[in-house]
Amino acid sequence: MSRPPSDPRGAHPDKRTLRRELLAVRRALTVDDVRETETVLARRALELEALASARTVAAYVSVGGEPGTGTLLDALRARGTRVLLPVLLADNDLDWGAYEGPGSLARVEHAGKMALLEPAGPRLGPDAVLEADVVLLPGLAVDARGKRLGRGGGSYDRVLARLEAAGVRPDLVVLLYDREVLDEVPTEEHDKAVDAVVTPSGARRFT
Ligand SMILES: Nc1nc2c(c(=O)[nH]1)N(C=O)[C@@H](CNc1ccc(C(=O)N[C@@H](CCC(=O)O)C(=O)O)cc1)CN2
Ligand SMILES: Nc1ncnc2c1ncn2[C@@H]1O[C@H](COP(=O)(O)OP(=O)(O)OP(=O)(O)O)[C@@H](O)[C@H]1O
Repeated sequence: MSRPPSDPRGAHPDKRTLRRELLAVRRALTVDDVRETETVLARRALELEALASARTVAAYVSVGGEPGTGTLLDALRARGTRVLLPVLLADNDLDWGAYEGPGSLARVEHAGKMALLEPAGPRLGPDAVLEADVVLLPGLAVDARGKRLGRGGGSYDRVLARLEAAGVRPDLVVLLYDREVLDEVPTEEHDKAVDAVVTPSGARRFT
């Protein structure tokens, strides 16, 4: 399958349609829905063996209708796990900073995107993610093969390519709502599979 070289980010037509539908459902969630999910999701994620033994976890701070990650971030930090958080760069690549508690986050507006909460401390560089034993990824859906649909920035595609190029294999875990685990999502050649999904009903590994 060919694709014009000028294909703008996230422009794959099937992906765009599905993203729009999934985002509309998330937008209809209330603050209480999100908060409720946050508690259950943390408990489910902490049941993962890979998270229990991880020294460093690359995560992200959920915003808006994303399944809440705040409780999980604080639980990991409380048990002494080093937590890295992404800083979005101008070219959509990700830099990283350490999570030092809720007070260490800054609200950052990136043009055309939802406001994000990013670590305000020192930047560790895009390669810092290579130190992670587990990477928790945001997404909009995952399918039975573990193929993930993201927001279309390609940031995590780049992270996964960087991990592969360096020959490191952290456990890749996407955090979603139950209804976002689908039979099949549209994919392109660069899309790589994740190892597991955690939803409020539990964790599931892909083979
Ligand atoms: N909480 C969180 N942090 C994250 C991500 C994420 O998905 N969630 N990212 C994941 O890569 C990176 C930031 N990338 C982002 C990419 C797009 C949008 C965004 O707001 N997209 C709009 C659509 C914009 C458009 O269509 O042009 C949207 O989703 O409504 C936000 C962040 C790193 N940090
Ligand atoms: N390794 C890479 N380096 C640079 N750009 C890439 C890489 N992989 C994918 N891209 C580009 O990123 C854009 C978005 O890709 P895609 O639609 O798969 O994003 P996504 O996986 O949904 O989003 P995200 O990774 O941010 O969660 C595409 O234009 C794609 O060509």
